[in-house]
Amino acid sequence: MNEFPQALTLAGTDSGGGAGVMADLKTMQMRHVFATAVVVAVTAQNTRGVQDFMALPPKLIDEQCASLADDLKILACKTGMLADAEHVHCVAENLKRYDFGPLTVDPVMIAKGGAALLADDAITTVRDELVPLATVVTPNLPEAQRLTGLTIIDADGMVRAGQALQALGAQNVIIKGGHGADPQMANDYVRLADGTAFWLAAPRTDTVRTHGTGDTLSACITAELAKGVDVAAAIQTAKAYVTGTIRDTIQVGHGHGPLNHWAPLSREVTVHDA
Ligand SMILES: Nc1ncnc2c1ncn2[C@@H]1O[C@H](COP(=O)(O)OP(=O)(O)OP(=O)(O)O)[C@@H](O)[C@H]1O
Ligand SMILES: Cc1ncc(CO)c(N)n1
Repeated sequence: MNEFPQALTLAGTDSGGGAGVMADLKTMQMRHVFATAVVVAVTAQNTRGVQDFMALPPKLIDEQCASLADDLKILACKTGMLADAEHVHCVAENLKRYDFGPLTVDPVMIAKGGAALLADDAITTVRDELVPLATVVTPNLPEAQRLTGLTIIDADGMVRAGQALQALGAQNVIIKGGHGADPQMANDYVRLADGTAFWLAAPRTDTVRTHGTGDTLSACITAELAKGVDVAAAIQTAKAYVTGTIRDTIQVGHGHGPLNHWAPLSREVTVHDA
């Protein structure tokens, strides 16, 4: 019988299929990991934006986690959209209660169209309760700014934010450069638990079809960690995967379209010493 490592996402759904739980499941499936999901919130969403959302009762989140812990062997997990402070706290408590393996925290705050997916007053809860549990934390530039209080305008700012996130308790950090100003490149800064650091550089694709890039990156890291791959290699594979899914565009919807989760790993990513 074939055995696949089991991985978990605790996040919000995207009815449009491009981000959140849906992007996570597709990514894990493509990386040959058995994907499971604890739904924290449900969004009415498409490529044009988020029309509405509702978070589930915390009791139902507790019950979903208990169901998994009772039966499956989850080897790695990630968090995505967590809606508000009550739900961040609920998820953090469940992650302390059960062993779901190494945790990748994607501190989702705002959707591509501008809709808030996390209440403003929950950012401190993410910082204080979730980041310290993280094997890997994966903020984009605005999220790194909100979590650290730093202003990030250049590569030096990304380095300082990486250090600050480790000081907050995350073991490993990737600061995503998707929101950076460089029109040619999308470069991410990686800082590992042992203090070493490197840059992952990839050509920037000129496209609006970037819905779910962050989810796809963090889900791929989680899938690789479930397979027992080390953190540095997991992050490199995830960058190669997300770069390919952005490059090989597919046409779905009228706005910020979804990625091509069928795409092969890109060979265009390069690693540079920090
Ligand atoms: N246009 C692009 N071309 C190539 N790579 C990109 C592009 N936009 C983002 N990336 C890469 O995609 C990954 C996700 O970064 P990004 O900063 O977009 O995350 P995010 O804002 O959390 O995404 P989302 O909110 O849509 O899930 C990073 O590796 C980043 O460098
Ligand atoms: C449910 C959900 N999670 C995360 C994101 C960010 O990509 C989104 N747009 N929707």
